Amino acid sequence: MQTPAPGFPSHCLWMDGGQLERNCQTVSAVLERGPHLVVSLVVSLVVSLVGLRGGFPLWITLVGLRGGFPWWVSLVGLLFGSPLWVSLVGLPGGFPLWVSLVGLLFGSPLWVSFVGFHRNCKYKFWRFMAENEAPGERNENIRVVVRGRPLSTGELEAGYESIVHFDSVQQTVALKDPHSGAVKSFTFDHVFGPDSTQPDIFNEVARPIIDNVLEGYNGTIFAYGQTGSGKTHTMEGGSGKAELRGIIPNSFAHIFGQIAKAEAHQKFLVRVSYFEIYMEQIRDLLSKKTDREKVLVTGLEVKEDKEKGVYVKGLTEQVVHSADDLDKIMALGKKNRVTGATKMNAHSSRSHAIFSVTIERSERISDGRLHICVGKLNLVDLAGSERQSKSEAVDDRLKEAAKINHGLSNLGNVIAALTDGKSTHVPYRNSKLTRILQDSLGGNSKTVMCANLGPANYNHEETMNTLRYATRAKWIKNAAKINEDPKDAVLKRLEEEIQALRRQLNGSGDTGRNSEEEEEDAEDAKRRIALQKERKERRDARARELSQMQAEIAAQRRELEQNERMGEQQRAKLRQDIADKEGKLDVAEKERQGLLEKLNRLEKTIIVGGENLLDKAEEQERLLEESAKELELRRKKEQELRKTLLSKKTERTKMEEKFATLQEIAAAKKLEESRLKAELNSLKTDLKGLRQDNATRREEAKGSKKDIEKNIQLYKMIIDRYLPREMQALIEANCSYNHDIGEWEVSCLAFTGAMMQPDYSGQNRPAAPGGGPRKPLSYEEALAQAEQHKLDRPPDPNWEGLFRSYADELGS
Ligand SMILES: Nc1ncnc2c1ncn2[C@@H]1O[C@H](COP(=O)(O)OP(=O)(O)OP(=O)(O)O)[C@@H](O)[C@H]1O
Repeated sequence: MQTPAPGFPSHCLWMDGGQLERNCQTVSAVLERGPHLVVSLVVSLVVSLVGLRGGFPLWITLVGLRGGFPWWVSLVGLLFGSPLWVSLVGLPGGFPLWVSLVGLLFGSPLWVSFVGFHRNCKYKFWRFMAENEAPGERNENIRVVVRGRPLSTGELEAGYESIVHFDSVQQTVALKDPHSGAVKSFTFDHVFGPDSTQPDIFNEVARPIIDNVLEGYNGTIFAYGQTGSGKTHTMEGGSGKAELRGIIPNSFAHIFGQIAKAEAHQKFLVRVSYFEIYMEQIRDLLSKKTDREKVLVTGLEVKEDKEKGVYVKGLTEQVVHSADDLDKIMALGKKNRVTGATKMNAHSSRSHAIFSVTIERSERISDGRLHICVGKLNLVDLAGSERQSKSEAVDDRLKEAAKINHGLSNLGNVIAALTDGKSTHVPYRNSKLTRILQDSLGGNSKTVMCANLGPANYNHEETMNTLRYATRAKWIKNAAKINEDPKDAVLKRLEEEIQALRRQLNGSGDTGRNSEEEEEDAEDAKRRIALQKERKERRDARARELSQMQAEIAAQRRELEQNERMGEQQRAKLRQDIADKEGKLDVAEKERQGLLEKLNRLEKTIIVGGENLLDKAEEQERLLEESAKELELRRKKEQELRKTLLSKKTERTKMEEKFATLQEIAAAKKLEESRLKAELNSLKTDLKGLRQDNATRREEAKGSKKDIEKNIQLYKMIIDRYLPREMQALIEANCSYNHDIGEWEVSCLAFTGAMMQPDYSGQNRPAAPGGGPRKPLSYEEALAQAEQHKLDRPPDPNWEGLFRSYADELGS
């Protein structure tokens, strides 16, 4: 069993030593940052101890479950309550064989408890590690941006319409179905409409990746899309005008622009390779053999290495010193690339092209060690998917198209396997393209996918496919980490070689430039000190030999000049001897020159931070810087706009919520209103009826009032004519209104009815019309008057008799 590293808890014993050492920093950080992990370990321990004491299979089952056993196994273990089961379960569950066997032998839950505990720790630990990124390693989704090109002249002439709407503020693409008119919307990390410029794309898509590559991360930018959708335009761009250059040449300018801004103690080595995958074959586009033999080196193999990752064996790598070097190399490779005309694109790329730039950066850190970071940038221009019906490809073009579509469908399968969450196998090995992009998709790389779209209505299906593909790719997670101090760093080897050359030259008389560095290098490693010592001894011996040779030549010359007695034969021998020695010195000098040249060459290979190596690309880098500043301003504006939009949206949502409540209130009010309206209508009808009723009643009342007035007139007339005034006053004075019965009553009987005495004298009678003497009316006269006034007949035909008797009574 391994001893844990200092400062590590004993539960980390299950890790093997190498792994433990490698994860040393990570584990401390995890323990520091993950108190809940520690809590979970303690809980596991407690559970295990309880299991240990009670020896209950139930506990073990529970621990087993937490440890990640299949549930059915736990259930069976529970049913039988037997440690035997649990031991057997341990085997497929991932226990070491010996633990299970010992557990089986002793039949003891003790073992199983411990195993459960360990397994649980391990499971939890790795899950925690997966969920929490370790220092220097970043788990992040690949970025997906979309770029739409404008409708081409041909498409405009043919009358095609754009069915894609790009919103660069909301980062959405809306695609309209030309048949149904239905619109489907997609959101991406960034959306570039047809008006977007090449520097915009570079600054948004490539600049951050290149900055990461300079820090030591791997980065990939790949363009995907239907044939003719603008992939090559995006990656390479047009030659000539600076503002038309694509991501690849702009990257060159930016890389050397950043190196020019770096500190002088940082050193860089930039190497490039360029190859294509054509008909499932890898072709080296920078192969020197191209010029000589006019054939490309093809059929290169893809290999995988722990340190290097996936790489192409035997690929030409060229060291570059400036942005212009890179430009020239790209132009050379581009010439070798396979293109062909199809109906969809006059210069269709018939292969997937990968331009790789490896940047090694070294600097001396505080402890004097040389720290090296290596970042690799892959710039990928994929061939476009195409349909034979549209591209009308035949013969070779058709065969190429089949291979292209096959490679792309494999890429689709890899994306699907990486994102569906169920796949246990990712089919990287099914094609060269997916194999090469293995690190870029789901591996150690920061990746951006640029999905290119053609906006015309006749491409609806392909555009929809690209958008779906791109949407899926958004879910791919990569774990990029800085590649530090790789064993095979070329920069380190070169630095060592340069130091050796300098020492060699110093030893042979060259004073060298940097003895301090030499000393630092000597401290670099013990191995090198020994090597240095050995070399120094050889160097000193050689130097002694050369100076001795020079001294001998000088002495021999002197002897030749001064010794006149020397014979001719002896002189010739001495001359020959001098010439031999001079020849040897010449060889030594040539050797020194050779070493100097080699040193110069090697020194040139390494670029020192702060050197301006942009040459012609300087203008390009300036353009990019300006455009980056503009972009920053625009970004701020867009951000503000997004904020405004967001607050408006929130306001709208609130309004809508309010509105929903208001709507409910309004619906209730409406109901109430219609109820009230109905009530009002019925009231109105009632009122109308009442009004009519009233009018009728008023009319009736008017009529009865008239009748009453007529009656009053009659009775007044009768009273005035036939009741003496004094009698009237007397009767009035004795009358009172009986409220109980609602009638008038005469309080004195003497004045009622028959007690009344007529006025025979006629003085008290009402004056006769025409002022004659007042006479009592005859019955006939009374009848006539009644008839004239339309009154009821006098009640008694003997009215006169009655009247007379009444009068008599009054008179007696
Ligand atoms: N954003 C753009 N603005 C203007 N023109 C563009 C744009 N994108 C593409 N084009 C033009 O469209 C045509 C096709 O573009 P390109 O060759 O880049 O397509 P591709 O996707 O690489 O096609 P293939 O897969 O067949 O190689 C070219 O003439 C190119 O100049």
